[in-house]
Amino acid sequence: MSHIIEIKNGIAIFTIDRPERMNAVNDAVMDGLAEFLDQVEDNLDVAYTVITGAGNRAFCAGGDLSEFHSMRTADEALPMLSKMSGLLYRLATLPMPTIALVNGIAVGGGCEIATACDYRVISDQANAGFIQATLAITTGWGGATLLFEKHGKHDRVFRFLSEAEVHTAEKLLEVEWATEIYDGTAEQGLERFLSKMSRIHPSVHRAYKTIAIRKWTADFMRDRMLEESRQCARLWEQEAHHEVVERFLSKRS
Ligand SMILES: CC[C@@H](C(=O)O)C(=O)SCCNC(=O)CCNC(=O)[C@H](O)C(C)(C)COP(=O)(O)OP(=O)(O)OC[C@H]1O[C@@H](n2cnc3c(N)ncnc32)[C@H](O)[C@@H]1OP(=O)(O)O
Repeated sequence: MSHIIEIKNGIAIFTIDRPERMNAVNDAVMDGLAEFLDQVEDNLDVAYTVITGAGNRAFCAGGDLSEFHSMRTADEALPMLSKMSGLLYRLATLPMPTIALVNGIAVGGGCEIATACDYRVISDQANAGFIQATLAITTGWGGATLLFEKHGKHDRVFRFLSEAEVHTAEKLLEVEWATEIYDGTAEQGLERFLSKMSRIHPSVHRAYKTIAIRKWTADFMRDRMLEESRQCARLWEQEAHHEVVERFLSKRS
């Protein structure tokens, strides 16, 4: 199984369930996310949406390099990249608050998924980084657009993307990418976070979310995310990218 969907007590949870692959996203996970979004988008009983990863090692290690490496050209990579950026736009613009419960390492596209959410509640053991540049590509799922849109300070966002480092939870809080750090289990972290949010009626959260979405619509965020996918696709077909991925895959057990 690639994912788990659970909708209970007003909380909809999508869990990427590939712990043996550090919860890397493959086509089945994307289809699962589409199914999840279909279920929650118009569901007025859902007060909060949560995205997380199975196990305690990884939130998500980005795209599944072994599955996606067969895509050699820009034309081959673009459908996958634009499919996921479309899904992340839908995730970002869900009408209720969305929470990335970052239970372990998040790299590459894993950070893009987390950035698409309104909040990032992260384990004190987690690390995260936009490492795409080390693979000689840029973010392909719209994550840079989301970062520039949500995380203001221009030079800080640039460094985050261009230096492509993996940061500790403390550092992620300091640069204001993480909303809150938890210790203990992910369930405890989520419960603590939601206990504050749930003092407010869900309709108020939805109303504030509408204001954010209105801005993103006016700013053509969907189009900019798609353009980001196209830009990544152009880099994808270069030999520099294929060489790094081949090096990673040749190390596998
Ligand atoms: C493609 C979309 C693009 C975007 O648009 O953003 C991206 O997402 S680019 C980024 C792609 N992701 C990566 O480059 C990360 C690759 N993974 C790692 O660097 C490391 O696995 C880790 C995340 C730092 C964790 O390291 P470690 O704790 O040492 O675990 P292992 O490396 O041993 O991983 C266990 C197991 O999982 C496999 N794995 C991990 N990540 C991926 C992945 N992204 N795709 C496919 N498989 C992955 C890894 O190969 C190991 O497998 P086995 O050796 O068979 O056990």
